[in-house]
Amino acid sequence: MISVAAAIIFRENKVLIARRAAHKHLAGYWEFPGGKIEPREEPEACLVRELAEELMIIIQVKHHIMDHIHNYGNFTITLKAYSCTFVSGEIILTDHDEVLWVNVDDLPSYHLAPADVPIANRLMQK
Ligand SMILES: Nc1nc2c([nH]c(=O)n2[C@@H]2O[C@H](COP(=O)(O)OP(=O)(O)OP(=O)(O)O)[C@@H](O)[C@H]2O)c(=O)[nH]1
Repeated sequence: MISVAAAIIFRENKVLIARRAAHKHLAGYWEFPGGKIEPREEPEACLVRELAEELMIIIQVKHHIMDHIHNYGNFTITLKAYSCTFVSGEIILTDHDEVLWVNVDDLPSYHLAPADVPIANRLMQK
């Protein structure tokens, strides 16, 4: 079981999604930025670290939204979603090949990583 933290970053009524680059697992799928939680790392600290590494931005983690367990066949992840706010920085892609700020209600139009779909659905219910 792999624990992965995902940042739902809100800015002006939109959320940030990022497209996984060609060489990665689930290449071409859109996801909420984040990554694997390191041993003894808190999910909140993981998100601040990953967003600085992957997109070169500073975020503030606000609260936990939900966990979702997803089985990809050869491995299973627990995806831990947190509500975050954008603090500062200009996005520079170091890991993804595209990012977009989208309305929550438009999330179903994007080819989301399967583990993210229940999270998108929860966001749309709010
Ligand atoms: N970051 C992120 N990963 C997700 C999401 N949904 C989802 O299924 N995943 C999966 O969770 C795993 C996280 O791996 P990652 O590649 O983003 O993490 P990382 O940067 O820490 O790892 P790496 O150094 O091995 O590339 C991948 O298998 C990815 O496909 C999501 O919304 N955000």
